[in-house]
Amino acid sequence: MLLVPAELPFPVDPEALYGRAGPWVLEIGFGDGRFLVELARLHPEWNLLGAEVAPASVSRALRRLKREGVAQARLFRGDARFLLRNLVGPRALERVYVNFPDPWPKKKHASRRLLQVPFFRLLSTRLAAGGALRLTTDHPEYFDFATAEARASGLFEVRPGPPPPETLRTKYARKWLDQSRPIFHAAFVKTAEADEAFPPIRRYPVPHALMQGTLPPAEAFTKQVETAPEANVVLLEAWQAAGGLVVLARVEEPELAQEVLLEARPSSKGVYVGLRPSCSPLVTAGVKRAVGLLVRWLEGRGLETVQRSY
Ligand SMILES: C[S@@+](CC[C@H](N)C(=O)[O-])C[C@H]1O[C@@H](n2cnc3c(N)ncnc32)[C@H](O)[C@@H]1O
Repeated sequence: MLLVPAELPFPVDPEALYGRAGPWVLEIGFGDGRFLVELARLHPEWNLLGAEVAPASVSRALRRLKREGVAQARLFRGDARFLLRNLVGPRALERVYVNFPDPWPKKKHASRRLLQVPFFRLLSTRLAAGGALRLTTDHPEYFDFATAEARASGLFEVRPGPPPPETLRTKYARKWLDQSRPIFHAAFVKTAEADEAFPPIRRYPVPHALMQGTLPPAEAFTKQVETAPEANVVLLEAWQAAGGLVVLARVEEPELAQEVLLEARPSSKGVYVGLRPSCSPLVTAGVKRAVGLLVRWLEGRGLETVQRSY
């Protein structure tokens, strides 16, 4: 039910993922998952995909789908742009729903809005010919903004219309309808495709290093930070385990944030530094940097690097 990007190839083969063929339909920001249940009832032949950044909502939606016996949905915890770029293949989706997206009404936050030209460019490469994004919102200013951005991309035709009844039964729809707010809807129909392919993030072999010397105690550890445009890496905390150190790292890359467990432990050849086996992140440039940062911290504590593969 929950997709783990590190375990999936790019692009994902939807037939293999669902065990059947069918129109592939994505909901971005599914919240409590109510709308996915509606779609499953209305269109049992659709293969449903959901993206949601809020972990608590993902857990709630997973419980709801199970309770309602919906077996045709796969969920992704994270940014929809990452999902589109790294798991969904070219022209694979028939339709995308965005119901009541966060409007980011303050001017200084407008850059956080999802429906902007770069998003429409990426989306155009993942939607099938004639495929469409359907937006429903209570926010007139965001509605105008999104339609202007879609038109500015030159890749979508905007067809305003009444919201489909099923989009008026989400948690937020009910909230806004209770307050008698007007609701806006449009289909953004793909008419052309961006001239770049939007390849997925590069993946690397598992990074590790071999060091010599004596590991410091966990109490000697202090937070380590490395910032760069490609990735921000923070080694947050360390603790003693299995004769060595385990370190919790947070790795933030564009559209992707991962919590990664690293380890430094004695082995027959010296001190092994790398990923904890129980942790299977997507091995990105940022994850390699996290291992490198730990190695440098250990070098600063007197250990010597004898071999490095990252
Ligand atoms: C206002 S809520 C609407 C929830 C639901 N669609 C509804 O109508 O009840 C917006 C949701 O979008 C999610 N979200 C915001 N940006 C996102 C992104 N880039 N990718 C996936 N989900 C996102 C938020 O976490 C939030 O749950």
